[in-house]
Amino acid sequence: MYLSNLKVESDQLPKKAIVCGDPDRATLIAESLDNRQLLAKNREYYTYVGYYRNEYIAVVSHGVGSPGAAVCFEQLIQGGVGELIRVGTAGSYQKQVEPGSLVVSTAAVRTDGLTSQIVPDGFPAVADLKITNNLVAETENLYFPTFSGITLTLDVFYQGVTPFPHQQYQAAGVLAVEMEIAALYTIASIRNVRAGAIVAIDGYADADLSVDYNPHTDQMKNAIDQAAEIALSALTNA
Ligand SMILES: O=P(O)(O)O[C@H]1O[C@H](CO)[C@@H](O)[C@H]1O
Ligand SMILES: O=c1cc[nH]c(=O)[nH]1
Repeated sequence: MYLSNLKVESDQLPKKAIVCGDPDRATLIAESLDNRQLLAKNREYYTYVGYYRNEYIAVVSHGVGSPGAAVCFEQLIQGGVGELIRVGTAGSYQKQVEPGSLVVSTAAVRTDGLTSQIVPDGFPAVADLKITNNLVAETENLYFPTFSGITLTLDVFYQGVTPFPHQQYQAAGVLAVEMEIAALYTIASIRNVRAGAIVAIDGYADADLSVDYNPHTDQMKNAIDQAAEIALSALTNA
């Protein structure tokens, strides 16, 4: 089957994939693969395959935002991928979840637009238990600040004139905010595949991001490298 959004033939795809927003991050993560091959580049979707600890896996970028990412997730699943882990970046909602730390997302608040058009209100966006347990187990072997809990998926990066109720979600204990996990978890649930996510914290989500957002620091590079290693191990230790 030809996957026209990815420009990849399904029989080239493995059963497991790391997904991430940034195509350059996909290229960097793919450097950990043996016999790596770039299958295709189309739009924001870069698809690499190769071997990690002798297991054939893919590393694929999905771009920014749920609608575009959903196209990528659906195509990977149509191509036979049954386990996906997102390695992303996110803004923190909690003081103790400091920039440079990692968050394993156990579930995502669906404050995006995409999922409300594919499932009814109230349908939960939850991570797969096995993948999440693997991710958490990998973080326990490290001396690295790591948290696990609920994240929130939003379509808005730069705030408009309508205020978003950040304080309510902070008070409810949500740990971090990003833009694709709810879509990943919802699609994985309705397509009966497994998904999990780990994100590196690049700042505080309720800050003025037009002033405070900079994910291109050494601290972030270190956190993303660590998240990628954790995700690769969790995906292939299953
Ligand atoms: O770093 P990635 O994986 O792209 O994730 C986060 O960064 C992007 C915003 O800059 C959004 O895609 C958000 O979810
Ligand atoms: O969506 C995102 C991603 C990184 N940092 C944020 O504050 N928000």
